[in-house]
Amino acid sequence: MLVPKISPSQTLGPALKRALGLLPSVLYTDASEANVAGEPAVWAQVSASDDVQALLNSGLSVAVIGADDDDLAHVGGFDRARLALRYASASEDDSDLSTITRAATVGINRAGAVILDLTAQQISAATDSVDVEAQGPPPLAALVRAAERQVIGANGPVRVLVELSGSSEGWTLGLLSRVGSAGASAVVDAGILGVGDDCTGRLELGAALVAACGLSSDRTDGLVTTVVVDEQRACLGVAYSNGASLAAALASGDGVYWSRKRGLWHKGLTSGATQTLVGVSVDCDADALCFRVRQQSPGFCHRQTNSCFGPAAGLARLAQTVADRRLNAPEGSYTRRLFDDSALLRAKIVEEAGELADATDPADVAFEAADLLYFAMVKCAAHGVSLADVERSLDRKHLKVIRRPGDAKPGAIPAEPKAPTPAAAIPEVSRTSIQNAGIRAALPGEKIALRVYSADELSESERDALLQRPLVDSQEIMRRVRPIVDAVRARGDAAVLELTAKFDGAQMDSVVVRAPFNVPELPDSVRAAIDQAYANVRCFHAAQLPADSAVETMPGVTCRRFSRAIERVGLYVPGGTAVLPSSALMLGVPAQVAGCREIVLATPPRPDGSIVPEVLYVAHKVGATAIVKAGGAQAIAAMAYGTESVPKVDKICGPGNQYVTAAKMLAQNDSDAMVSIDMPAGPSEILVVADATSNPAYVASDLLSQAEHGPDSQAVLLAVGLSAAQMAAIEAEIDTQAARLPRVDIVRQSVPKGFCLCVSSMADALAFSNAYAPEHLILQTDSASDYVKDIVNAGSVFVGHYSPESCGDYASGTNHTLPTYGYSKMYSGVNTATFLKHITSQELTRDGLANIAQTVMTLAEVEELEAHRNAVAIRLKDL
Ligand SMILES: NC(=O)c1ccc[n+]([C@@H]2O[C@H](COP(=O)([O-])OP(=O)(O)OC[C@H]3O[C@@H](n4cnc5c(N)ncnc54)[C@H](O)[C@@H]3O)[C@@H](O)[C@H]2O)c1
Ligand SMILES: N[C@H](CO)Cc1c[nH]c[nH+]1
Repeated sequence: MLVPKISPSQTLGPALKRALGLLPSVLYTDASEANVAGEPAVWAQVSASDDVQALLNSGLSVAVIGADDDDLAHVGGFDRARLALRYASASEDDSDLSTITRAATVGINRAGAVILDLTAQQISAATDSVDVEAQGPPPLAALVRAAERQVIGANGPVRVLVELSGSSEGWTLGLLSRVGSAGASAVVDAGILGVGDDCTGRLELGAALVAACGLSSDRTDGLVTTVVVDEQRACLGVAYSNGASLAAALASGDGVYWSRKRGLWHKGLTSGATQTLVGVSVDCDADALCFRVRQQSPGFCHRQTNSCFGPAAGLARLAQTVADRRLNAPEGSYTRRLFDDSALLRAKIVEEAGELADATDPADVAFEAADLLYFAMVKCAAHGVSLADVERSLDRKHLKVIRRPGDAKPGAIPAEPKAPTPAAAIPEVSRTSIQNAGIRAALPGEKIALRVYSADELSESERDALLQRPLVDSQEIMRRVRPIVDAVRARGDAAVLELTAKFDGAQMDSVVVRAPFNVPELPDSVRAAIDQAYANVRCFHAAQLPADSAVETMPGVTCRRFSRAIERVGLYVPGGTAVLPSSALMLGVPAQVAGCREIVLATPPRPDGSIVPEVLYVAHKVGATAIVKAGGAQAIAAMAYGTESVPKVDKICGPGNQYVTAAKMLAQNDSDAMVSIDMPAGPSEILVVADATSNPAYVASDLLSQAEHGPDSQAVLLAVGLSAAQMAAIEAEIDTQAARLPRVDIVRQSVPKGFCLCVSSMADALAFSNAYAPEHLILQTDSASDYVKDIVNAGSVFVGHYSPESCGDYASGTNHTLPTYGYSKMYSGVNTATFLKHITSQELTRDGLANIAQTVMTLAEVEELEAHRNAVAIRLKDL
């Protein structure tokens, strides 16, 4: 295929612009200049300062990045099929693409396409040197195959494009056809292309397209079969093209073909059934064209019908009929009534949507959906919106990478949970063996389900496998984090500013904001909710302040223990995928209650360099002294070592992603940093114990509340003696509730990684839970409180049907920063003591020293530590 390249400095004539818009894709050299408003698919070169995710979200189809551009190589948050890796000018002798091989080894090799920058000499030499006797593809094709192999296709085969190094002025039809026959596409500067009579000194677009696609015909007259389709891609008929007719079609923007009888055939010029060309493409083996057209009536077929293949069907027919009724419906017809009475149309849309929402039987769902589509199409036609307009909108939504929350309006979701599906309709519960379990994300439309195992059927090693959390490639993470930490240590604020620009897209002049903070207005409801949560969390954490203790261990020997706040603490408040003011509260309140003198809060800034207002408000309430506007490893390093503006702290607390956790571990192990950390707190986890008394909807809701945190969240269900019907009711609730979540894409990934283990008794459930040591343990059973005494390992426990996990996340009073990964076996969650250290003291009277002297001196002799013994003996003489 031919991909025209458009740069900002270029002025293209209107005819050429329109013709280029008919090709499947165009490439802009500057993303900010790219016109992503409609078709064709737009590719654009992006730079490190571009927000790739935002560009893709706004309609860019593919972002082109330098393959060795480390700044962009790890960008994420979207399907990597939307990236094209550009390999800068391969050297003359780089025929094995060692540039690509090298890049592939550093792990940036997932993409949808690669662009190879080759010289004209490389292209012609490669193909000219074909040895006709030799086996295998010619060298250029081999180069293309090598590129395909080295880059792992994200969601399908890798597309290879070839661009001419330096200037594309050197493109000739010969070079284009060499690239085309090697199976690659050619990127050609739009400035060297032309259409119609205006082609002097340029490559005529039709001829360039034929060459670049290697378009050929197996017919003796050399004509190329041309499939003609409408905007919905329904086939209207077949015609033929050659170079001349293709050039005329591209120049005029109309359906122009080559008639075997009449020669150049401008469709509809005599009948009025003209066609506006909306797209031109070439089939997979380059022997047919497809013209997508907007067809004027009476249609394409010589029998005065729209299509040579009979009438349209389904949605296309409905759209045609409704559009026709808009013009011709007789007075008194129902569709006419709907056009004339917008209140009636509105009522019918709402009514049909309700009926569709309530339908459960597949036939009823299809029936109700069809009704709703009819009224929706009437609404569209009434506002001059065509089916093609709706489809364009769908296609644009398909390009979105940032999903809208999609919450229903208040009242739209019934308050009461739905009754479980009747037992009769419930399928048998599947019991997959662990060895056969292929864990993958649920695809859209697929059921979102936990894997289900029966404890009776598991061997000991299979049960142990279920206790393991997913593997993290910690070496790879450390490899990325170490240079970040080193940069901050070496270059302080300057490095933090650079890294913040790189990872959080915020260009700032300073890193730190000091108290008092300028807290913006918050909605009353938000302020009140934060105030209430603060009060509860504070109340619970204040109650944890330890009392000092004093014990006289023997007469005259008094030992004391008292606590002191850690003076300078750093609190990491995550902010990558979600804004977490609740984490600011959970870290800030205990630090405040403990009495820490300096509370430094670090959180990633927003792209404009500001801090989320809710986090600012919490920082103000907990008495934070400074806010570090940075996230990730750079924020941790800044607090661990200090910079020109970031105060060095003594302890760093708070959850975060793998980079944050790795940086905390590095800092803790470096004696230069002299800093401690709270615990390793990774991806969120939940383990729900449910029995026959549990409400399936509640069980599902708790599981999903943690599954929505991230793709690696762990949701585990222990089903105690549940029947197949009860299990299926929970499974149905998980699926339906998940489908309604704005973060359904995350849940599709995390839920299948979780599992349900069917056990026969509560004792078995608790034994498994203690071995698993979950972050959150939820006991959803009538007698939940009876079992609390049996819990040995868990971060936080939620007791009974009315204790949802999210209350602990936000407001009940307990802390939500908890150990994950099984670390609840040996770590506590964050609490007031996290911010305290305990100091002991002793005071001996003369009698006390006399009483203990012999014991101490004997033990010192045993250890042969004479100075120890002497420190007592020297005093004993004076008593
Ligand atoms: N266990 C708990 O108590 C608890 C509580 C709340 C949140 N969490 C977890 O915390 C995590 C928060 O993670 P998050 O990503 O949303 O926010 P985050 O603030 O932890 O991480 C964002 C930062 O990561 C850095 N980063 C991103 N990509 C990088 C790359 N390629 N190389 C180096 N650094 C990079 C950036 O500096 C960015 O500022 C989630 O997993 C959530 O489940 C756990
Ligand atoms: N559940 C998380 C702890 O694993 C904390 C959190 C923050 N916001 C919502 N939840």
